[in-house]
Amino acid sequence: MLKSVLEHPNVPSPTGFLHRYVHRMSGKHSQTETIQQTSPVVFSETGSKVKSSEQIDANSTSEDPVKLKAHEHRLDIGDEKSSLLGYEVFSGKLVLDKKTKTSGDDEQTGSGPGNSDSIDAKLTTKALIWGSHVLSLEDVISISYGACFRHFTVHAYSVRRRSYGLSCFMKPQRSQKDFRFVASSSEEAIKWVQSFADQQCYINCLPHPMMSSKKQTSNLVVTEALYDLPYIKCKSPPRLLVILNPRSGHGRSSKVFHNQVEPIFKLAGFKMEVVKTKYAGHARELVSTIDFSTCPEGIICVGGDGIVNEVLNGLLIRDDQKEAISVPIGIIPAGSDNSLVWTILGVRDPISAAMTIVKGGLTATDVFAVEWIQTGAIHFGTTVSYFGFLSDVLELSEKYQKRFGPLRYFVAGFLKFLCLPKYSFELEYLPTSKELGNSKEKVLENQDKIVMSDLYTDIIHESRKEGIPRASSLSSIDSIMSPDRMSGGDIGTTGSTVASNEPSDYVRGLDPKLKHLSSGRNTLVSEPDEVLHPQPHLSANFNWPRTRSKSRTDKTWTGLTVTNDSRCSRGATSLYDKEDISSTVSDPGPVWDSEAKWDTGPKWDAEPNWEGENPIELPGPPDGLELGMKLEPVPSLEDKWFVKKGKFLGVLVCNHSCKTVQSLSSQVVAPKAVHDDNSLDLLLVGGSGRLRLLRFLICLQFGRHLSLPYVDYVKVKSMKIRPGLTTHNGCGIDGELVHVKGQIMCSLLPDQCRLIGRPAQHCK
Ligand SMILES: Nc1ncnc2c1ncn2[C@@H]1O[C@H](COP(=O)(O)OP(=O)(O)OP(=O)(O)O)[C@@H](O)[C@H]1O
Repeated sequence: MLKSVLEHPNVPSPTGFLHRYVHRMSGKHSQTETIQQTSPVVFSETGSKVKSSEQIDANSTSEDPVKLKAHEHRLDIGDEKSSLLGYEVFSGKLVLDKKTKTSGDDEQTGSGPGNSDSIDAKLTTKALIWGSHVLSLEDVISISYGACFRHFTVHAYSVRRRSYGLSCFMKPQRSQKDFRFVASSSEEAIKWVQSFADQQCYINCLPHPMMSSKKQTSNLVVTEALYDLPYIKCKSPPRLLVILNPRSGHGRSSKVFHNQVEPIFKLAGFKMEVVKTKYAGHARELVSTIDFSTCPEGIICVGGDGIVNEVLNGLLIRDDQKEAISVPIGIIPAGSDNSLVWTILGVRDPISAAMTIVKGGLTATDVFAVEWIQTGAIHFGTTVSYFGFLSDVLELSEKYQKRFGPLRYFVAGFLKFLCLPKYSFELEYLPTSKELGNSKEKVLENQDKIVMSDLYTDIIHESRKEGIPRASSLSSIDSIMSPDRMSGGDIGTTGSTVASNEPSDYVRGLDPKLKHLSSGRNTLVSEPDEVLHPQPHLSANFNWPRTRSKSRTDKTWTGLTVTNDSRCSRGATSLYDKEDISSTVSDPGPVWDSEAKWDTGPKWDAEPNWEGENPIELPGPPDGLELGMKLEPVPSLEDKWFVKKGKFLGVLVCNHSCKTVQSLSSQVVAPKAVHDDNSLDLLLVGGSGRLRLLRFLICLQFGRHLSLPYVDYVKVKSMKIRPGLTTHNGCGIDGELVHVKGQIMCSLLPDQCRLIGRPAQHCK
């Protein structure tokens, strides 16, 4: 159907204007060509035709064009299963010139490749096709064109074909390939070049040799004419700042950039200022003060996830936050691990990443803020924050940086595994409304049955252990389950649990009044190793906009200060602290068991309006909440903070699925996480002990870790965590080590970062 519409001669194609323009310019010959070839070109992908398609890729240019003509008909064969090669933009005769250099005299006299070598060629919206060759425009970096010449050169980076045996084991690699074409006249060449420009290819207009050579004369008229090429309009070269971490990738990043990436950027006309970092934190400092007018098209990070994290933090701590979040970040993976660009854009080698940047487009991604509740300090991240075993490995690995280089994580991991401590955490998390929606029925049906009975059992269990009288345990249950008590009376706070249902409301504070009216309660998840208490969550449930660069003392809101929040949490925690939780058995509670229907959420397919659409805001007290004012709690099942306390080998808060560059595609940490779904994916590895850890790590390699009974996985809007007194307080944020003091909170900031480039096909 679509095909027949496309084929209809009267239906203007999306490039109809272009068609008319180019064909008006191109004269009778190419008009005839175009009319003859109006059907969309198709390229068979199936069966024996796969082979033929591979035979006719652009790399086979060494074959005789005449012989290859025999294959031409295959391109036009319609097949329902074939993929379209786009709409035709321009067509004509071209000669593929295998001579690398042609003298200017050749050009003007028309010597060089003869007309007998010319073959039919066409440019579509997706590819350049000549004879039996197909060169995808995705692989084209730019076109070089010398003024007034008949020839132009297409610079491409095509995937190098390997023999079938090797291709299974080796990553596909791209290499530069230049195709020099000669058109029948210089006017025709200009039309070809303009057509490429219209397809967003960068045109590198070279001055006429007379301009640069000694042949230059005083003939100013000629000179002006040579400069003047009004009919080739192409995109202007972008101006970018490149921040390169020379330590990344064990010192190889400079070489990677200069040898592999810079030539591509230069071909694409990029105007770059390259800054090599001199110390850790340099990138952050630089970005926090840089004048954006010097790099209007963005900042390119060359290195690992660490340097990207520095740049992100440098941007987000600026006072001009609206402008700062609109600055796109490009990533050239040259570090030990580049999970962000691999997971989101699907590229893991520097050349593909450079091409993704050249091709342009933007991909919005969520950001998370890790906030130290006591101090107000904030560190932003885009990939993952983790606690427990992994953060210990990160910390230990720093000691071995010089001695073991890339192996240091393995060495540190092994050593840490041998002397594995126990990690205990207090966790509170607010699941997304979808998560709640999926589990709500189950919770409602089973709440009394499961939560109460489990609690009852737990507390009896604890009572027996601790010698607490049973009656007091029962009264604890009553107090927990009673909505009145849940207002916080038990622990003497004025807080109610107010949480919005959607992360955007929660984070952006779009409707604080509504939030005042709704108040929730903690959902108490029963765990055999946990004792659960009602928890007020002032800070996490209040919403007020604030600039994340300001400390809490800078805030202009009136009423309860955040110390209230901290106090409440600390109050609650001190309650926790009185009761030791020592069991290592973790059992996912009823809510955790419920299998959510994961939804990828909104997709980024339109250019975002970055102008203040999603200001960075963190949760805080509501407007008008005055000190001492008591809000009447309105229990709502929508606003559930879940509380967990106990031993965990690891707690990971993932913003995307976290592929590691070394892994196969199935080996992802958070398989259900999506970078722009307005939620964070919380992965809890419960319990302690080497056996359990080993089992988890092995299952992770095979993508089966979520099926382990002691692994919990839930999508959340926000999460608070406090390490136990004896637990090491390291925390990794995108591979950067920080230390937790007191309680910290991870919150989501939707779409606050934009990456340069669009996801590769296989990532969509
Ligand atoms: N010139 C420098 N000297 C030392 N450290 C630096 C320098 N520039 C940046 N850094 C720090 O190096 C750390 C690692 O950087 P990055 O992630 O880019 O590389 P990497 O090869 O992936 O590193 P790693 O193997 O440590 O994860 C970052 O924390 C960054 O702050």
